[in-house]
This record gives sequence, structure tokens and C-alpha cells, in this order.
Amino acid sequence: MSSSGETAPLTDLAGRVLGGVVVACNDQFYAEASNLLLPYPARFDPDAYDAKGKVYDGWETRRRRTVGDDWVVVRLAAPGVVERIDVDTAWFKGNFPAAATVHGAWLEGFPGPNDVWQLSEQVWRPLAPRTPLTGHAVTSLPVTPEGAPELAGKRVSHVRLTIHPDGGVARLRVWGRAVPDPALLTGTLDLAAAENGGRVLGSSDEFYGSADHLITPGRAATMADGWENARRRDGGNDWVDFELAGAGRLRRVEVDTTCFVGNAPGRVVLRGIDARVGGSASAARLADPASWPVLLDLQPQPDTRHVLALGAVGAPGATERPVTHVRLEAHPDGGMSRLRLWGELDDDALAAAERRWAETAL
Ligand SMILES: NC(=O)NC(NC(N)=O)C(=O)[O-]
Repeated sequence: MSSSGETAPLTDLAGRVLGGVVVACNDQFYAEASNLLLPYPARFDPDAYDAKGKVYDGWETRRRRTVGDDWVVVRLAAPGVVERIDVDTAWFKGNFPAAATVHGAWLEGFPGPNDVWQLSEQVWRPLAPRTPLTGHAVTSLPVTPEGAPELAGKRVSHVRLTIHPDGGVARLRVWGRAVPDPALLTGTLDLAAAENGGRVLGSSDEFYGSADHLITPGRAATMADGWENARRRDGGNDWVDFELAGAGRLRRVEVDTTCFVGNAPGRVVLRGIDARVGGSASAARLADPASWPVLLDLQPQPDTRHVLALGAVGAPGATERPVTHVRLEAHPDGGMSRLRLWGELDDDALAAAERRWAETAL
């Protein structure tokens, strides 16, 4: 899922689909903290009760009878610079927290729940100051130099949401830009993958499913886990634009229509450009993706993972030209579960990733 604010689209770095995970929390008596990261909007069944009480789709702690606050720690799917945090109290109307505070930390390795409990308070730096919440509403907490004097513009691996003093939160979204470890960007990798720094810049239509799903890890379990537009009736075609992890040459392409049985595209076209080339003309070229050179023109099968050597089936020269941006066209419409663009970063793109890693270190 991406969020387009006033700037370029952001990635939900905590999202479960991408690989975010709850590492620890101090209480989840009524409802499990892992629900915070689910991709779909919180559900509510007015008649659902269990042995503990009302069933909620979110994280809910018990009513505190001691001084203190409740907290949850989330490992981000990819390290990144956080720009905004959304705290969604959907359906928590008489039991939402009075306020929330968010901290971030850079934690090496893969600390487990016991490690997190033992962390010194000093490792947690403010990301968003204490902010009042309201019931059944999303409160957006921007990360600003004032509210996050140490972390604005810096990468974190974990965030901690503190609720004051207790209550329920349906969803937590941590919007930002992934900053992958450059040590993981060598060799042949998926240059479109969100965890490698690729992102969706825009799409024609996400009526049934987010285009961000195309670049998440693993394979789709159901059609809900893919990109799906509505049936198109105007003679045009649907599309998704991607910015890659950096400039690179593509070798292999994976066009995965798994789970799209009666609604896969009739034809898939991939186009790509190197936005670094062309000087002042490059902005105009970037703005006109329908004119980018074709890399691949394919008639895919439904419900099939097509793994293709671009040198063999792609357009002439498709593996020779570096690309920074790719457009996926679905003709005339239709859904897909994943798009993988395997290749190598150019030396200068890898050097840029190394600089970004260094600049964003705390
Ligand atoms: N009706 C409720 O939601 N009550 C309590 N919560 C649950 N889950 O039952 C509470 O105290 O917040």
C-alpha cells in the first residue's frame, strides 16, 4: 500500500505484506498487536464476543489499574527514513487511547522479544511527540525536525508506539522510504522490489487491489494479494509506473498472473527509460511513459508465473540499456500478482546507495 502525500508516494514500511512484524508488546489482553500491521481496513462485527469480551480487529490492551502506559515494538520490513505515522482507531469508540507517542531506533541484527524488553530507554529517540487521539479515526503524525530532532532524515529499523494510558488501536502505518543496506544490493537482484528500494510512482486504477502488492516479497496466496483494476470499457489500457532501486540493466523478468484466472491481462507490455539521460529533456520523457522504449511484449497465460530471460524474449537491446523507471501496461486491463525485474545495479547506482546508507545513519 502506498500513500501519496504532497511529495512522492511513500511505502508502509511496517506493513505485514512487505514483512513488518510485531516483536514485543507489554499487553495484548483483548486483541493481538499483530493485527496492527494487516493490509486491509479494520473489520467490525457488532455481534462478535468471546470469553474475554468484545472482539476487535486491532491491538487492544486491558483497562490499566496501575500507573503507566502500554507499548508495542514493530520491526520494519525494510530499514527506512520515516516521514509520517498513521494511528488508526477504527471501531474503537469508547476504548481508544487518550494519546499516542512514537519512538524509533536503529537496532542491529534481529533482536527478539527478550532483547527488546531489556533495551535501555536511551536507544529510543522521538519520532512523533505525544498527540491526542480520537475514536474511530486516523490520526496522522508527521515526522518533523522539531518533533524528531535526531531521527528526521535518518533510517530506523524499529518503531515503538506508546499509547497513553491504554486502549485499542486498529492499524499502525509507518510511511517512509526504504533505505536498503548496500551490502544486499550487489549481484543480480530484483530492482523493482520494495525491500530493495523500488517503489510504485502511480497507476491507472487500483479498484480491487493495490499496485504495491506487485513488488512485495513472496507469492500471492489469493487474488486479494495482487494488483487488480476494474473492467475497462474505454479502449485504453491500465498501467503501473515504477521507480527502480537504482539504474541497472535487466536480465530476467517475472510476470506473475497467479490467482488471476478469469481476469489476467490479454497482453502485458513493459517499457523502460534511464531518466539520467537526456538532460533537460529527461523530465519531459519521464512524464510520458507511454513513449518509453518497449522492453517486453507478452501474451501471458492466466494463473501462471512467467519467468523470462529478457535477452531471449525481450525487445532488441532490452538487456543492454540501463533503466531507472519501468512502466507495466496491462492490455486492456486485468490483474497480476507480482512483477519482478531482475538485474544488476550500475556501479554509480550502487555508489549512490552506499552514500544514502551513510547519510541516513544515526
Ligand atoms: N465493550 C468493550 O469494548 N469493552 C472492553 N473491551 C473489550 N474488548 O471487550 C473495554 O473495556 O474496552
